[in-house]
Amino acid sequence: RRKQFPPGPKGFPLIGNIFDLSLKELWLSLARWASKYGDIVYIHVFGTGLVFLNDAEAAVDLMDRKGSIYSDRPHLVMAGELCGGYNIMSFTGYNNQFRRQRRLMQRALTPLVIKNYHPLLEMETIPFLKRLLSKPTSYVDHIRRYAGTLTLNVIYGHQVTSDDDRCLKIAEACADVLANDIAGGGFLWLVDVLPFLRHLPMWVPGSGFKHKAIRWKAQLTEFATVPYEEFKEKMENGTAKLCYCSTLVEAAGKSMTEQDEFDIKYSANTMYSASLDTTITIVTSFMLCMVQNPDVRIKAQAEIDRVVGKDRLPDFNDRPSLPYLECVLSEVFRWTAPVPYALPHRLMQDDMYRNYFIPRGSFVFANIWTMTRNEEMYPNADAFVPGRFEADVDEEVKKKRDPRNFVFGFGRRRCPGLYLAEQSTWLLMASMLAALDIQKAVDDKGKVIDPEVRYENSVFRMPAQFKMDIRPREHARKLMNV
Ligand code: HEM
Repeated sequence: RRKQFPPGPKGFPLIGNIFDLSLKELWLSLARWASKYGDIVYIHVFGTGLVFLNDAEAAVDLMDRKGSIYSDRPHLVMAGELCGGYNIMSFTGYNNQFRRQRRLMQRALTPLVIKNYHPLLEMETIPFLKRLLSKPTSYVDHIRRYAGTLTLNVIYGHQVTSDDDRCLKIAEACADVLANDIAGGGFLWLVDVLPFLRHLPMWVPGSGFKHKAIRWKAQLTEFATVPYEEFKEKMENGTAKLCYCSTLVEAAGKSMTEQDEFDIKYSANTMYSASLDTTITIVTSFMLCMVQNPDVRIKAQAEIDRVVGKDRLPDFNDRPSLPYLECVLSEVFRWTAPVPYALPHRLMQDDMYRNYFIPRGSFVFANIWTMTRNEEMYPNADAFVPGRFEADVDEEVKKKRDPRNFVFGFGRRRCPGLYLAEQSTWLLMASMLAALDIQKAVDDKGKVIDPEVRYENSVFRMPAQFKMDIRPREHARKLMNV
């Protein structure tokens, strides 16, 4: 009996659907395929299957319930093997190293442990707001700096005090290499398609990628080593602060092995790389939503002013008393869908699902974009409407439509940073609303400028630089000392 693949657009012989895969806003093509072919779509590129799971039920059935065979990552020769990316957990296959590091992260990033980091999160807020006001057009740089300083603090207990901070400079340079050089073309290099090229001698024309890989690998190693060594020194002389690394080193105690140390060092390093672009994406999207929906901003500000007052910025104790802000946060996660088709999971053995055959080695994607645009669950899904989460619905519906179920991925590869991301996003949103008016810019002639919305990144749904007006709210000037 012929095995039947899930439906999908027809490709060319041998090369398959390579021309159907644009690097720009691929999620829009995926949504069209979902409405034409249904919940599971299959295409192939050079014989490797790409499977898109368009509804949450299919994603849970496969990635969660059959997690033992759906949790590998694609083998990336350039990014993983040659550049040393395999030490970064997001690239690691489903092996013992992955399982060990994942356990560490889960232990140190529970909601309870993250409570300990609240003072660190709160400490970074005012400096961020001040930087934003000092040069609003560089808002992406300020968010990157905020995410970088926060992460160095939470992970290594490293406090950034100047723009010339060595750890920050190394980390920023490395994050740039990862995002723009190594992953610039969607992670795929010629050597990934023709793996024998990895054996090309260094002197042969065309081996330029190997020279680059050596350089980038050295940079990635420095990035993992410098902040960790600094942390260790502080640990030895008793000046280390409470942070991710200190929590784990103390838990390991005197019996810490070389392997334990390797795992702590590289899981810490992974967190830095994983948090940067996601934070930039969610915060810039929030700003865009505020510019485009002033009624939402005004309503959220009124709630904050009523509950928190005007003499201080909100803190985590205020969270239960700010229900509308909670709806805004949920809607920002849903509307943004920061990583619209998550990261690929590699299927480790042939599988059958809903009578379809899914071959071993396929790259399986949770199509988060279509899940967040499900019209039954979210009527008028393209619109930004926090009020949709205010409606009184029973607990089961409430749980089912919580976008946190989708936007952090599925199964054993689900984002381990979700509680940290969720809480730091809440705090930043609350503080920005309390202290700033973010609205449409006005040109020299007094004409209101509608922001031009473009998406250029292939992995993150990150709005490209757009125009807006950011200014302090009058009462917040003295809180920020501006
Ligand atoms: C708005 C913020 C964030 C969003 C939307 C987000 C979303 C995601 C998604 C969709 C994945 C892929 C899951 C999958 O393969 O099924 C992922 C992976 C990951 N995320 Fe996040 N993330 C965010 C912030 C963070 C932060 C702050 C950290 C670190 C502290 C983090 C650490 C990671 C790691 C380490 C992985 C790889 C997990 C693995 O391969 O097993 N993320 N994230």
